[in-house]
Amino acid sequence: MEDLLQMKDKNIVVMGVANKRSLAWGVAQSLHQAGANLIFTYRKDRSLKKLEQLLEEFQIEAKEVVQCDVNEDESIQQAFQQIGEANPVIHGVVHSIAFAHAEDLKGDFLDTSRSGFSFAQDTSAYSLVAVAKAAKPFMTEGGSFIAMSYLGAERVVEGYNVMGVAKASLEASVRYLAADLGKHDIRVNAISAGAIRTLAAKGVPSFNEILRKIEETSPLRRNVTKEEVGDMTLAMMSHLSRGVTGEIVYVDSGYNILG
Ligand SMILES: NC(=O)c1ccc[n+]([C@@H]2O[C@H](COP(=O)([O-])OP(=O)(O)OC[C@H]3O[C@@H](n4cnc5c(N)ncnc54)[C@H](O)[C@@H]3O)[C@@H](O)[C@H]2O)c1
Repeated sequence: MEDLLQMKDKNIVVMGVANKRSLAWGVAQSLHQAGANLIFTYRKDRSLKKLEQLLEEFQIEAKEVVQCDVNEDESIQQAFQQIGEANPVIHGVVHSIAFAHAEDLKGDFLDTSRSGFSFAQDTSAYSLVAVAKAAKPFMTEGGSFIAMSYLGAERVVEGYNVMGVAKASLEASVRYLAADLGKHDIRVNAISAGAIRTLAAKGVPSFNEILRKIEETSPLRRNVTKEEVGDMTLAMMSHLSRGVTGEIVYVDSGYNILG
């Protein structure tokens, strides 16, 4: 059969696997099935241990595993320098990273602190810009960036607060980066994923209520899985989506279309 995806032996950097529930792990599995070479970045040693266990359990060989803390420019620089030296061409980067302080997700958005606001922006939105800048020199054959967003970017979702504003900023950054990088044949898109129980989701106080509402009211009447997010990320990374950039693609059982 003709290779529609054209992902075989492409070097893809996957950022944000913390454990087997991580959306980034769903993405890694889809990319692996399509024959891509996987390069992982992790933040903490705890994540590295989990990642190594997962790679062994699923019999996936990583091409590279590199530490990267997106709050530090130096760490991002070092990580991509190391990745680029070992792999002269990077074809894609999956940014599956977000963080806000728990106290900024409780109570009213009105009470968000200046430091909490900027920390959420820095970690969850600016990091995409910094990563794109660091990866670009190695994306000499064109490529694709995918970030992970959520409906709270455009609607008020209870308990999402400061993270909703960071996701709005992330989605706008996707568009501005797409405009800058298109001339280098580099595409930038985001997946707006439905609610999925992960470590990061634990910080959202109303998460169970959100899951229940999607199951009851979304067009597909169910929640989505990390595998579904992984498969759409693969599609958006692949040759199939070569004409698409600056887009936010919903993988949410259609929940976003409801009035
Ligand atoms: N789970 C959901 O319901 C859902 C829905 C829509 C979008 N998302 C988004 O998906 C992405 C992945 O989250 P997840 O739900 O898989 O949770 P997760 O906790 O498994 O992943 C979050 C990752 O961010 C990483 N991270 C945080 N701060 C970092 C830093 N300073 N440097 C490097 N890495 C850092 C963590 O190490 C972790 O690997 C996030 O952008 C999240 O907002 C999640």
